[in-house]
Amino acid sequence: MSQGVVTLRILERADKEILKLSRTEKGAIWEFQSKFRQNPDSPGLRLKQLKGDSRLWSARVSADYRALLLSVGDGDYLLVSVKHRKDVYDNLDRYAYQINRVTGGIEVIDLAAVGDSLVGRLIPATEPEESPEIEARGLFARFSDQELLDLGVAEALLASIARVSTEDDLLALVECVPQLTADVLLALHEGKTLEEVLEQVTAPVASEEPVDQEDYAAAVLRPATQVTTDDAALQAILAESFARWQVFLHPTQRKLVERDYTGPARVGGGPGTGKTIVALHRVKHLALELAPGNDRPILLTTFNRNLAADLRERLLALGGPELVTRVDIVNIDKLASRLVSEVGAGGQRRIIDDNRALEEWHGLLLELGEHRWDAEFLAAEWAQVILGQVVNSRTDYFKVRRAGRGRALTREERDSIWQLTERYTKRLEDQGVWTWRQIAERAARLELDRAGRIVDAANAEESSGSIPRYRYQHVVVDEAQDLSPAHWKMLRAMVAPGPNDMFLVGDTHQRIYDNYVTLGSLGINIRGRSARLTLSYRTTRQILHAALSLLTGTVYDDLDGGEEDLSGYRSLLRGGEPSFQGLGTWADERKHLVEQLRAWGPATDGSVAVCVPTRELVAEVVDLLAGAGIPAVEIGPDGPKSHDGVHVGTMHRFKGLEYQRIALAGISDGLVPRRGIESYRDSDPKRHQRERQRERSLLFVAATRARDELVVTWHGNPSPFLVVR
Ligand SMILES: Nc1ncnc2c1ncn2[C@@H]1O[C@H](COP(=O)(O)OP(=O)(O)OP(=O)(O)O)[C@@H](O)[C@H]1O
Repeated sequence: MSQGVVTLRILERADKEILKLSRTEKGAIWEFQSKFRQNPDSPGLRLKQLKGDSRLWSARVSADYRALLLSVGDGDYLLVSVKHRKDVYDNLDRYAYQINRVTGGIEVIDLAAVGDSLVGRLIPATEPEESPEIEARGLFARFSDQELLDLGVAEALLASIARVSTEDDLLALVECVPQLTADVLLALHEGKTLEEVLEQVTAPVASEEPVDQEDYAAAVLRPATQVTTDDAALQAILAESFARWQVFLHPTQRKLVERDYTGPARVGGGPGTGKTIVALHRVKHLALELAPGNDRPILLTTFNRNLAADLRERLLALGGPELVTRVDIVNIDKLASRLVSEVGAGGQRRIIDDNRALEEWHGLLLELGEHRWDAEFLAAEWAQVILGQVVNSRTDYFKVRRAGRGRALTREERDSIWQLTERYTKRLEDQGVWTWRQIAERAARLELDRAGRIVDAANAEESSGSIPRYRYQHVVVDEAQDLSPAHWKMLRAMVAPGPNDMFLVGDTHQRIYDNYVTLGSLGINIRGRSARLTLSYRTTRQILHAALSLLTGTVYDDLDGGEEDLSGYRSLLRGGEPSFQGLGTWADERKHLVEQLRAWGPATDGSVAVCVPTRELVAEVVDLLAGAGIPAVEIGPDGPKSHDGVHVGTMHRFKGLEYQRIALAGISDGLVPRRGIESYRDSDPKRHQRERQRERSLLFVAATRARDELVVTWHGNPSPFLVVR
């Protein structure tokens, strides 16, 4: 074999084994792989084909360890396992490898591990069949082999699956089988029908082209074969400096990342399904196609400031400084304010937050003795309709669609609101202040003007040198559900419509800023380019089910005038049931909280958080914990002020974060949803419903931040969103 042309990739299952080895052993694997790439035939490596098998080879890693390799082509190997030498040779039949006929991905199964996992209850396929009686009692007896195979179950496991008779058997089995087999079996066990499993679990990972089960060279390149792709990834694995998401994408994730889209594309999906991960990989994928340069032709944006900082860190981890230098990473409001200051608009105006803006509305109405409208209504109307949709004139305001805004307004009412907003903006101007919404609106207008100039110039056939370019070649948006129409107008005008122009990820079930949009009407046509992720990588099945029950009976949109649900949303992780407990008073609940945190042990690594509904409660909990000797850190607009200690914040602050353990406290009637919204029940039922939905989404976001443990408490009556258990 010629030197230097050998490829060695690591199959995801081997990586899991390698992670468990000691540092010395990992070091030995590092040495091994670099020698192997140089010359696999070097005598020290003792590369040999395993007896009776054409594709499996073994090679020496160290005195005690052997690598098990699958040859997928000339000079192309997959590392499928690293084993103690005695385990490699004692029973060659223990390894079954195959190209999955549905996904076209390579699967390697250690049948002995499958047997061991069930403490002798399961036996490898090679051993004699047990009596048909036992089989008939199996959890999956009602499905034929063919049905299971059509769902993508690995053929080598059929005999073992037939013997699974209890849930414990199943849970042990799924630990050591290929991911798709685990996913299918768990879904069937949960009671999904064959059709549902086919649609929700199998179809998204099925190969788009016919699968040749003998063609390993083609199989290794399919998304369903989860492997490291390059040396850097391999090196990172061995140095333990990587996170799994950087290397192994789920086949559905990878398809979405690498697809060529003819226009804007959107990826939805429940919490923790890897939407952010997909957005990051998409940025990397797009960057690889860029012509060399020092500019930043890709925009990566999101709603919150702290999440933009987080995206930067993760993109750095994924692609290093070379990647980050080609990408403009900025939260949407900052981006807008940058455009506005570029042209000196706004002068020295200070930015005020929504609370202060509301106070100003109260002040204005008081001064004018105006009672027809309440301040909250006007604040929202101005922010969402007038600024949100970039309404420039009274005439336009008469015409504008007020989608999702509650009761209809007459022409006369609109006239009066328009006049009030004019006075209001004057009031802010006199004080030298403005809001983020105003900045977004101004930025959208500036950017639309600029895009208009490009079109005009092109029509006049001016030389390309004088035509201002679009700012970006690609725009990637995370947390898309929270952007306002003005934001979308700005973004649309920043990138030329065309292939791969915009890639949006978000989940409308997590919308917490009351911005409703129909992307199609904003020039962002995602029809036919919308997909959904459904497998959660974050939460356990138990937490996921509890969180889903919070959404019972509600309907959500798909950002484009249609509806979206979370069907098929699931997890392969398992843990304890979340706990729900009502206490008599807030004092009792506080005591309970301290006890719970003590029981969880010292949280010096920022893995524990407390989430409460109001800012006042945040301050109280921080004091409470300090008094109890538990270090506590508040989560501010830029994220937790320090890493150590228990993080404490309102539900809004938890967007995009995740913790190992979370206590949701104060989830009482009157607090979640806030009592204040009750006044709209009769006066403006649509508004009431929208506010309720937003509060429900907040609770949903908070509950889905927990990876392993979730504790929910309240005092008095529980929140009506908590289905009584
Ligand atoms: N392919 C993967 N391999 C390993 N871990 C993954 C993978 N994809 C996602 N994860 C992990 O799952 C968790 C959730 O991912 P991510 O934050 O991208 O989800 P999300 O859909 O954006 O969630 P949310 O909507 O709740 O913000 C993260 O810890 C991430 O590292």
